[in-house]
Amino acid sequence: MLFKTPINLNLDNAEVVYYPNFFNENEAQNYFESLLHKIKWQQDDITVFGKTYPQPRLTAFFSNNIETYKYSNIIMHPIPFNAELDAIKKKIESGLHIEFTSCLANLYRTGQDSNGWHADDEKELGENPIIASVSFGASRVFQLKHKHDKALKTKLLLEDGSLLLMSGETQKNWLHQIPKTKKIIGKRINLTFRIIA
Ligand SMILES: O=C(O)CCC(=O)C(=O)O
Ligand SMILES: [Fe+2]
Repeated sequence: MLFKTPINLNLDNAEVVYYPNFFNENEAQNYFESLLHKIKWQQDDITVFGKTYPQPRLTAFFSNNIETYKYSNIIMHPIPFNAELDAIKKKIESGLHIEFTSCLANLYRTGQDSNGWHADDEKELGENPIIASVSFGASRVFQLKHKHDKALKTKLLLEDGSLLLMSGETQKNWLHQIPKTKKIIGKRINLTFRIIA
């Protein structure tokens, strides 16, 4: 078997599946260290509801094409995949039988870094975006809430070496976030593979 028991979150009007240990401990640790040092992490200013402030995490954007990615008033211009990202991309693609073009990488430096409520519903992602989200390093809580039905919400811990697949109507109907935590925790790298045509 390729995966250790995928967990389907069974959400209404969404398709979210969690694959723990998609990467083994050794792979996860090596990728974490090399991506941490190799990627030129940057902190952009974002504008949300007319207010501009530094994004509470570092990011980088990679693609095998030249398509830009715009969100929160930022325009990300891609750089080519490095060898590690390319290997990670290939492993996900052969596991899921889906091909991705682009990857938005996030570095959460401490528990004070975060990613506020949003849906990845930018038009360049198409009608029903498929997003494969890989986590390395410290575990962080990932929360999901339905856009209209307040009773519908859930959370899970995104662990080192895991893969979370969001597809179908997830972005249309749900928001997600990585909240801040007061716990003293280490760095976390998250890679969101996307299809931007
Ligand atoms: O860090 C995460 O797990 C989530 C990242 C995310 O939602 C995004 O980059 O759009
Ligand atoms: Fe997202």
